[in-house]
Amino acid sequence: MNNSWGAVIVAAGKGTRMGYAESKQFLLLQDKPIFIHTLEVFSRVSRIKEMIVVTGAADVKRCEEWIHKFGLEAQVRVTAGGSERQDSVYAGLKQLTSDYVLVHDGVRPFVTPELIENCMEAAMEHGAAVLAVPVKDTIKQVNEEGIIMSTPDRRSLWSIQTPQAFRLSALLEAHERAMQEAFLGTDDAMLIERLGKQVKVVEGRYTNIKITTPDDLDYAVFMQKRGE
Ligand SMILES: Nc1ccn([C@@H]2O[C@H](COP(=O)(O)OP(=O)(O)OP(=O)(O)O)[C@@H](O)[C@H]2O)c(=O)n1
Ligand SMILES: C[C@](O)(CO)[C@H](O)COP(=O)(O)O
Repeated sequence: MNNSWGAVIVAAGKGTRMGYAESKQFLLLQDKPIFIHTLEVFSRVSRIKEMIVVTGAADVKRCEEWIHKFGLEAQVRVTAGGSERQDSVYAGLKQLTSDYVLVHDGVRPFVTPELIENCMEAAMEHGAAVLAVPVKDTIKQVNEEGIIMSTPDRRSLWSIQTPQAFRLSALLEAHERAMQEAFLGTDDAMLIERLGKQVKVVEGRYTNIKITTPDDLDYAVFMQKRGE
């Protein structure tokens, strides 16, 4: 069995929760758009041979220009995504020829080569793997009236991050099944789980945040200054 690796970096979201006119993946952290910081981390993992950035159809050209400006054009191709994250991931998967794939949010720039490698190793051992961190808060299930229904045991709760790593053929099949059955997941592992397959959890870092709201951006600026 061959072990070649590709990566899909999704960056086609609208950033509604950020509330800016500009999509958050294009916001500058120091001198670079957030998605370029992310690509630079992935470009340091030598086993990844092909990378696809998925962006909005109207943003393909400027995305390519940024990639060129930062000298990543030999490693990275750009394609257009869809209206849901899942559609964007699928659009990226179809461009790959590798045996394995890492799927990562373009707006998680504080991932590290070491975390990516850990996820890759676990996927090669278990078939599928995701980065995650144990939840720090007590989590409650709350009904529509705002009343607590239950308190799950925190020891079994993990906050799931990206990258998420899979055999490319398995993830393509899972996406196609989800599409046929009109199932929309919030991550890729869900699509594999619903086919009864196992996904290994690999401990990530709390700093591997997804930049989602303006306070995340403040934290990102702080982390950049700290040299993360
Ligand atoms: N149709 C979509 C939606 C999301 N994403 C990407 O998926 C990642 C995680 O999504 P999220 O943080 O939800 O991004 P947005 O969809 O941009 O944010 P929001 O939900 O606030 O609009 C981001 O890198 C985003 O660009 C994507 O490629 N295609
Ligand atoms: C894939 C993900 O980043 C894992 O935490 C997350 O599920 C994406 O969700 P969102 O609704 O696109 O923020």
